[in-house]
Amino acid sequence: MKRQDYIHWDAYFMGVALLSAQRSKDANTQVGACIVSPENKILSVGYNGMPTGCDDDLMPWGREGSALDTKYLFVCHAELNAILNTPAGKLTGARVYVTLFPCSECAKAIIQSGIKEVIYLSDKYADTDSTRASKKMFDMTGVSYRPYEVTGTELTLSL
Ligand SMILES: O=c1[nH]c(=O)n([C@H]2C[C@H](O)[C@@H](COP(=O)(O)O)O2)cc1CO
Ligand SMILES: [Zn+2]
Repeated sequence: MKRQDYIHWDAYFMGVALLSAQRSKDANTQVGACIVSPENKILSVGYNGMPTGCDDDLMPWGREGSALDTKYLFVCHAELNAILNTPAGKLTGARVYVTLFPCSECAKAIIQSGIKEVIYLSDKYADTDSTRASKKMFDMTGVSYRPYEVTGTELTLSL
């Protein structure tokens, strides 16, 4: 008989997104994304980080102060990184697992890339205009989104 306690697709891909998030240098919010084809093949992963070549140790990671002294103008979001890590035109019909609901800039990139479904873990910025704008655009363009159904599965990685 086959093994019964294997993890299901959603747990597998959200697990990959969570593992990717562990690469983030952001002390406040670590975000991971995993893009998957309709055939359940992983196409790309990403996490929030400074653009390639921008030294993590020289860039600001704060949240407050003048704009140029915070991370916000600089950080490349997890979803955008995952999309940019893929050859153009290859994401049609794909879905993306994200540990945080996409902001409006990432929502635009998701729509333009052809991704059709978003599965998210946290929606902690649900009451921001950015998240509202994302949902408005997803609703208009037929990109579906659903919360990850937490199963209580615990995975331990010893590395
Ligand atoms: O969709 C997203 N994807 C993503 O990678 N991020 C990143 C940018 C920042 O590094 C961090 C958010 O920072 P904070 O929660 O401290 O405001 O998460 C943030 C969002 C949504 O805000
Ligand atoms: Zn974003």
